[in-house]
Amino acid sequence: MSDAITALAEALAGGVAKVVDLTHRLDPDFPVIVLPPEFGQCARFRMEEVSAYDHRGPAWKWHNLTLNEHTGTHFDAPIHWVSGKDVANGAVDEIPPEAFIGPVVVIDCSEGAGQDDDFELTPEIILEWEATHGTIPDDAWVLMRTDWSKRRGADYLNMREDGAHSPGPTPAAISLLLERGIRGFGTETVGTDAGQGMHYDPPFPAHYLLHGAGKYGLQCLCNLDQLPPTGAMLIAPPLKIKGGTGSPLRVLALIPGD
Ligand SMILES: O=C(O)C(=O)c1ccccc1S
Ligand SMILES: [Mn+2]
Repeated sequence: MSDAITALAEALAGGVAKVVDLTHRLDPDFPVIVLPPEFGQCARFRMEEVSAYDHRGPAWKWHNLTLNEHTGTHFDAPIHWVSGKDVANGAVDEIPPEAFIGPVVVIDCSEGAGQDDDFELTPEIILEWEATHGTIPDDAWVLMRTDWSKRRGADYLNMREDGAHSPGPTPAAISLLLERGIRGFGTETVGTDAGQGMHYDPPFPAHYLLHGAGKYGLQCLCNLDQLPPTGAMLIAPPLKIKGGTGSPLRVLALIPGD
């Protein structure tokens, strides 16, 4: 092995580097995005037992699964959004594998999101973060920590009569992140956009601007409070679905050990 790969293996074995799981369990009870009733809806996760060491399969147990590409903790590919429909390598099976391992920074918005369900990540917050932690590195993932993953049941989607109310970025915030050359943007909420994202210009700015620029999204993340603001690596390879717009995946972070 190369020195770097050997060093990584030794760091993991020796606890100098730790692995943090940023993924929710795929569970029939885990919420999925709810769109206005006139639109197609996202399937919840379902498991159907095929056999369990019985007459249907004497020595094996397995299940058939039902889910949407955007069920649970999942990856958004550029072709998911109309703005990214013609992006080169825009489907999950076409994205270069190098994109699935890379640096990650975390912008902690948990205090604001804890006081305002419609909290917005703005350019001012991003610039304030950079004043402390340095300029966002080129080709990094940027994760918006809100601690929304700690919410349970109806509080997670937080639906009211006018739709969902959950935090997210303004169009200007996404534009600034794109100026920094980010690889993608991730959130703890059910979407990379705010619950009221349809009211921005453009509507759903995270989806519209990120995917239009050939960038990626991650949604329904958890444990972002275990990550440092800078200095971690993200491992986020989606399933290799032919022509896929996204996929549920296991998202892991490598962080400095104690
Ligand atoms: O990418 C998603 O899962 C997501 O958030 C979404 C999906 C479809 C329509 C609107 C949105 S906002
Ligand atoms: Mn999605």
